[in-house]
Amino acid sequence: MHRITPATVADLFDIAATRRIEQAAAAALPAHTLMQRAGLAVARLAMSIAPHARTIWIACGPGNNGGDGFEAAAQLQHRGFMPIVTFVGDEHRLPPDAKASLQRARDASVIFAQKPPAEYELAIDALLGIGSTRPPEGVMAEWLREMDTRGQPVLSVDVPSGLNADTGVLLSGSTGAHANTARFCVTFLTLKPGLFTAHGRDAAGTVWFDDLGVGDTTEPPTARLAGAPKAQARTHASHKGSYGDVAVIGGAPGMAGAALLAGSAALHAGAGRVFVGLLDPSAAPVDTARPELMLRDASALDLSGMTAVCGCGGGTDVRSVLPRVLATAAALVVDADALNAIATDSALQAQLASRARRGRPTVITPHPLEAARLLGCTAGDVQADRLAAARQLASRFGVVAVLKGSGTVIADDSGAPTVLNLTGNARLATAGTGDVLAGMIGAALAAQQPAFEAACEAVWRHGHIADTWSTNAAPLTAGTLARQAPF
Ligand SMILES: NC(=O)C1=CN([C@@H]2O[C@H](COP(=O)(O)OP(=O)(O)OC[C@H]3O[C@@H](n4cnc5c(N)ncnc54)[C@H](O)[C@@H]3O)[C@@H](O)[C@H]2O)[C@@H](O)CC1
Ligand SMILES: [K+]
Repeated sequence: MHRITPATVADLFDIAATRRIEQAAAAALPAHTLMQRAGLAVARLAMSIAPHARTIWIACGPGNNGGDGFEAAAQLQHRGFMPIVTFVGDEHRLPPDAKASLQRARDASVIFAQKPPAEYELAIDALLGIGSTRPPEGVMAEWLREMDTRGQPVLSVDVPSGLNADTGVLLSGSTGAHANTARFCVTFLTLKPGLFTAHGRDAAGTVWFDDLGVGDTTEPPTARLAGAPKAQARTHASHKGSYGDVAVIGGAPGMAGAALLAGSAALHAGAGRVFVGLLDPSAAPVDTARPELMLRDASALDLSGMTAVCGCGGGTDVRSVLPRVLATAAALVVDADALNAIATDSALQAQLASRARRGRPTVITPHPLEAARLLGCTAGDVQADRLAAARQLASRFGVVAVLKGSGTVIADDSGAPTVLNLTGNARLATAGTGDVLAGMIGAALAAQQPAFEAACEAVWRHGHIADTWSTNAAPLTAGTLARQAPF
């Protein structure tokens, strides 16, 4: 069993693949082995989360997820803890593995109760796993709410109940996370994408993985965790030309700050030279706080040898420069208002898609609403399946798509597994952090990194700054974030 961190490199498998892996493994082992291993893993993790617990509440559901819970109860009882099981379901309709584990719990003299205990030190959620098909209701929903609000740690078995393990959507519609509740999840056989995007990260909390001794699989992964980028060593003989030119195009009247933030991020992330082509003709000719940024009129920049970062603070003015940017930029990051302009203009969409055919790398960085506009659907539709939405964007426009939000998704149209990023936190939910990310991706592209790798690395580093920002330090504003951009 090991803990998943932002540095973890691992393949992710959807529910269908997980079922196939489970069937193959179960067929090769004596009956009930997998569930006994799963229950033991739950018990071990429970003991390490709450070593001094007296009472452990285990809520068990009607399928094999409940079976894992019964099995854990038996194991905890044998080790001197006091598990109290509440069960919702029909004992006579339990699947065979779960039925056997229920019997083992009874044989171990585990206490079964109608209601959750008045006092407990840890709750184990074994209500629903990957077989969850509809929103939890009635007593099940009540118990989940109780776990959420009682303030004691919650350990989810396999997946948090009600979470769609493919998409990270919580069927109950709640966020599944109460600020004061510590959450853990031990997941079996495979890591599932839904644990790491949409509501998944909040609902699961700290994720542990146990392959139940099954080992590697030949199943193709659904997606992957890319882990920490390797440090990029700069040779002594390098010069500013070695790291390329970035041109930020944006900053319509009143919004110069967004373009300057992207420029500052590109600069700190290692771009050789950074030009900022402002769309505001009356903007000052120099940014005295960052004199390294070369301010220009957007229309005066020759982008043919540059990486353009287009859209930050672009307002509606950015539309008029987009045809030239899309046609001429050697590499391109399309962000914010540029995405909105493209979403409403089929000619710009065709131009965007034509860049791949001309071998010009392009990264787009939408948040869910911008993605929805590009796909002609709602933000709710995008959030309902973030991986699918990112893949659709990538294939429709021939780009690398970075779908922002909790568990940022990075997809391209090469057929390679989509990446889910595990860095970043709510500190990034402030104005301007998206401009910083666009600038960081621009710097990586300008340094000749392949677009997919550039996007994955910049997204990882951007989130990592927020993750490692000391709680005692000054608030992490976008300006500070840009200055921290590492290279
Ligand atoms: N069979 C095995 O060998 C193993 C099974 N494992 C566990 O088994 C789980 C999958 O088991 P199942 O396929 O039985 O699926 P679940 O235990 O997730 O639940 C399926 C059952 O819940 C019902 N259900 C779905 N949504 C509901 C809702 N909202 N309210 C009430 N009932 C609802 C379904 O009708 C079905 O009866 C995994 O997540 C994992 O925890 C692990 O122990 C690994 C080994
Ligand atoms: K569960």
